[in-house]
Amino acid sequence: MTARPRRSCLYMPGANPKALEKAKTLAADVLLLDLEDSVAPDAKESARNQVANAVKQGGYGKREVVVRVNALATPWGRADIAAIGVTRPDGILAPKVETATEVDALNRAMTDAGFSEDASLWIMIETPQAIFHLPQIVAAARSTRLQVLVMGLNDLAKETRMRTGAGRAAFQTSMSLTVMAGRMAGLNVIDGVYNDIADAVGFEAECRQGLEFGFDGKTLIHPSQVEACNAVFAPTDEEITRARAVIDAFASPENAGKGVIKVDGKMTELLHLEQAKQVVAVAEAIESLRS
Ligand SMILES: CC(C)(COP(=O)(O)OP(=O)(O)OC[C@H]1O[C@@H](n2cnc3c(N)ncnc32)[C@H](O)[C@@H]1OP(=O)(O)O)[C@@H](O)C(=O)NCCC(=O)NCCSC(=O)C[C@H](O)C(=O)O
Ligand SMILES: [Mg+2]
Repeated sequence: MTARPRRSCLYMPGANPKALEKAKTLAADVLLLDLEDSVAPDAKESARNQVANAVKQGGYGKREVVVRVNALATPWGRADIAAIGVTRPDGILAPKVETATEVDALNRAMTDAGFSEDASLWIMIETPQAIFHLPQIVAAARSTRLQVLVMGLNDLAKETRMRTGAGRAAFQTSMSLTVMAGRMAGLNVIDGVYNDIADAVGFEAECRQGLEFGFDGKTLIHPSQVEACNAVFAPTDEEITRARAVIDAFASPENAGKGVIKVDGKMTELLHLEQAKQVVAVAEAIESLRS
């Protein structure tokens, strides 16, 4: 798994110049410039031009800039990818991907459009078909730029008629399967959005639930959600201190060659060492975003 922080991934409508400008001042790790569901059909072409200009102009600092294009099956998808490629964003996010064949097609379209070698492909998991095809979809990561899975729970609710009740009970199977599939292929996995902007308490609880499920971060819809999300998905000071203690303990000469030791009274194995290294890598990557 990459240590690039992807805690807070803020969507903004590509047709909203104020939001595209405001994003330059926000502490989101990732900006998702949207050409899909937040843009009305009549505004698709002007939003595409606006987003292409914004990406070309830059000014987003160390934030990762990812453009959510329309699906390839729509009248706009291919033209979106073609227009965005030359502006060199960090990646694209493709909605409603359901098969490994679509991942291959998106990858080819990115190459044809002149995306840089290291530009990443993010895809949305938001239909029942996608959930049942997860193993094949993530296997496509071996031969493509696929790096990130993003949950789309509004669409999944629409497709399945599941209801967003307390604790997201109906969605938990899909959330878990998506995290597990992502981990199988070494991908980042990002949780869905919380629609009730005014409910800060419910939002933070949902961030914590996402963290417990194993997500690397959460997709957001409003600037007011960024700070709490960053805090929840960052390792705590206690976790960083513990991780450093584990790394130091395994590095000390008296523990050379050992597979299991005691650190602060707790059984600690090499698997904990790997986790500790990941915690420190993420903490350092977050720190480097600040400098
Ligand atoms: C929901 C909103 C339309 C509300 O906008 P607004 O009424 O303008 O909010 P505020 O007045 O509170 O805004 C305060 C300032 O912040 C800026 N702003 C607001 N939202 C954003 C944003 N997302 N990014 C950047 N900046 C933002 C406003 O311009 C104000 O600026 P200023 O006046 O200079 O202080 C709006 O929040 C919004 O459009 N949100 C994003 C909607 C979106 O992108 N939806 C699509 C993605 S979600 C999705 O599709 C889920 C998935 O696919 C699934 O299936 O689940
Ligand atoms: Mg959606």
